[in-house]
Parts: sequence; C-alpha cells; structure tokens
Amino acid sequence: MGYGLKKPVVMVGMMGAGKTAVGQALARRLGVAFVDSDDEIVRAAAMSIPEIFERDGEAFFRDREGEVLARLLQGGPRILSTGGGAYLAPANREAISAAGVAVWLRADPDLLWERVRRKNTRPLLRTPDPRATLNTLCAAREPDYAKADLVVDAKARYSIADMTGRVIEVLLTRPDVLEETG
Ligand SMILES: Nc1ncnc2c1ncn2[C@@H]1O[C@H](COP(=O)(O)OP(=O)(O)OP(=O)(O)O)[C@@H](O)[C@H]1O
Ligand SMILES: O=C(O)C1=C[C@@H](O)[C@@H](O)[C@H](O)C1
Ligand SMILES: [Mg+2]
Repeated sequence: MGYGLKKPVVMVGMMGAGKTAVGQALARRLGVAFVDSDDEIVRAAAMSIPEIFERDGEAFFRDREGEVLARLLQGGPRILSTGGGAYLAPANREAISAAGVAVWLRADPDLLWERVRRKNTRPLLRTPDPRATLNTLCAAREPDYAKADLVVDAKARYSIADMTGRVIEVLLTRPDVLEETG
C-alpha cells in the first residue's frame, strides 16, 4: 500500500510534542521529504537556537522563522515540522493554510516536561522555574494551536510509530491531503 500526499503537512504544537520526531517518521512512512524550520534557521545562521536568541533576540528569530516557513511551504507536498512558536503568528498561520494543512500534536504539560527536561536547548525554558513556564506557555498558546486543521493527541504510552499511524489516520480523513494508492 502506498500513499499520495497532495500538499505540505505542517506539524505544529508545543516544544517536546514530537513535531520533529513524528514528522521525520511520517515522512519516511509516506515516502516524502522532511524539513524542519528550526533546522533550516540553525543552518542558515550557522548558530544554535540558544545562540540566536542570546545574540539577536527572540524577535529576530521569529522574523527568520516566518521567512523560512514561507519558503519551505513552496517546496511541494512533504512534511514540514515547525518550531513550537511558529504557529502563533497570524501571518504564519495564513501562509500555512494557503499552501498546506496544519496538524497539532496536542500534549499535556506533564508529558512535555518529561520530554524536554533533560535538554537545555530551548531558550524559552531557561527561567528560574521552567516547569511553571511550560505550564504558562501551554495555556497561553492552546487557543492558537486549536486553530490547526487536524489534531492528534500525544500520550506517554504512544510511541513515535503509534503517533505516526495516528497522524496518517487523521490525514486520510482529508482526501484533498492524503490518499492511499495501489
Ligand atoms: N511518541 C514519543 N515517544 C517517545 N519519545 C518521543 C515521542 N515523541 C517525541 N519523543 C522524544 O521527545 C523529545 C522531543 O521531541 P521532538 O524534538 O520531536 O519535539 P518537538 O515538538 O520537535 O519540539 P521543539 O518544538 O522543541 O522542536 C525527543 O527526544 C523525541 O525523540
Ligand atoms: O516553543 C517555542 O517558542 C520554541 C520551540 C522550539 O522549537 C524553537 O523554535 C525555539 O526554542 C522556540
Ligand atoms: Mg522540533
């Protein structure tokens, strides 16, 4: 059984939700290319995300993120994972819905914290109480993530392969996005 992907699928949601990990696995399952806006920004700047935030500030990062996203959306049907803040900007949401479809990987703060606590690569969590910051960010962002076209719940018991299967299931409810072939 093969798949025909018709437009870019854009993974959105909080840091740690699995956008990169599930996006990569999804691209392999569908036989399409994978791109990640965070990776593209890092490559173009030749700096890590914390370095960009430290040197140039979050607003600079968000500008680059918008540009990179707009460019990646023009690359045809493939899987595009975004950074956790990308879907918050109205211009980014408009660009995404004009070219593709957004899938929100929805996860509760406890699960996110288990995933992100070991790594210090997320500058927004470099606060005196990162666990509380994560809660606050989740609550503040939820109304925007909820604007995504499709939603898949992440749970601790769902492996990356499980999540990938669930995303494929919801994508197949949209024949304008994904169809089974052969
Ligand atoms: N379903 C899963 N089961 C087990 N581990 C997972 C699962 N999904 C993601 N992970 C792991 O959790 C961590 C965070 O996942 P990932 O980097 O994909 O998140 P992200 O949504 O891309 O975050 P960011 O917004 O910071 O880029 C990674 O180590 C990843 O391998
Ligand atoms: O949630 C966010 O705002 C971020 C998530 C990461 O993917 C990176 O894009 C960066 O650390 C900011
Ligand atoms: Mg990621």
